[in-house]
Amino acid sequence: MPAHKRILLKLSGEALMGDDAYGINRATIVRMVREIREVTQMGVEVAVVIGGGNIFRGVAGGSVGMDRATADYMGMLATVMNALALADTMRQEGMTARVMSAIAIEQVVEPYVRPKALQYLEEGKVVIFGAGTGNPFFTTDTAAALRGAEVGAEIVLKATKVDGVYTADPKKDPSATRYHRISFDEAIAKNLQVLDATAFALCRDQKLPIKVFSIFKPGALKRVVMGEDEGTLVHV
Ligand SMILES: Nc1ncnc2c1ncn2[C@@H]1O[C@H](COP(=O)(O)OP(=O)(O)O)[C@@H](O)[C@H]1O
Ligand SMILES: O=c1ccn([C@@H]2O[C@H](COP(=O)(O)OP(=O)(O)O)[C@@H](O)[C@H]2O)c(=O)[nH]1
Repeated sequence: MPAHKRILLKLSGEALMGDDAYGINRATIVRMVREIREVTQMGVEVAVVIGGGNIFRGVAGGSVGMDRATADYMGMLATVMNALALADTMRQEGMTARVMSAIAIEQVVEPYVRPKALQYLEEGKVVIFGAGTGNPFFTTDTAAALRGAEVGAEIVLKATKVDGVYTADPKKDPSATRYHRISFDEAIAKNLQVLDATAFALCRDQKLPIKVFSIFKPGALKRVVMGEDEGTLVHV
């Protein structure tokens, strides 16, 4: 039996690159979609927020000196591209997905309308939220916390490049060790950087737990959904 009925899955945009320098790596996206399909087949309702770092960092050179808000809108559009790619890969893998955008681009994707999103989830469709929160100066982690709270997800699953929350950034400090679980207050007090502070605060206020795990580890998503020991749980 899955441990959760409805989840909000945050997928790192950057992880979609696989070993490429930027963009979407075909094999990587297919593998991720198959892992998501496995949990939907267990009856879990899945909402997804996807990042944009794989596309936007690829063109970020051109954004140097740009107005921050404008650059952020470019980042949000990048997440919409990833959302479309993800939904289409899901279609090819026999799933039904709907993309909803936080900024109006009606000819391309439908706008985010909360009751509609809830309806899709109840119907067993995967809902992919594009364009983050729709606001500059935010991140897709914050969008994951926000949409997770809005759709009543039981947990936010952050699938990222590291396999959990460490005592320090493991990329910089090889002696860092991984937490099994850590409270919001402790993670904020220790200024651990796996999730941004706004997302952390929102989840803490809404008592929405977060699980951080590796997007690269085969079967990790399923183990997380089954409530098995995987990654780090950030709890109230
Ligand atoms: N205490 C920590 N524990 C784990 N990872 C950390 C920590 N501090 C910083 N990081 C870094 O955070 C990164 C993951 O967060 P982020 O850049 O937001 O990824 P995403 O692309 O999934 O949004 C990791 O690559 C890791 O190097
Ligand atoms: O609510 C949001 C979400 C995203 N972004 C922009 O979109 C980019 C891509 O998102 P993010 O960096 O969170 O993606 P990831 O790190 O997961 O690839 C960010 O850098 C921001 O510029 C934004 O302005 N508001």
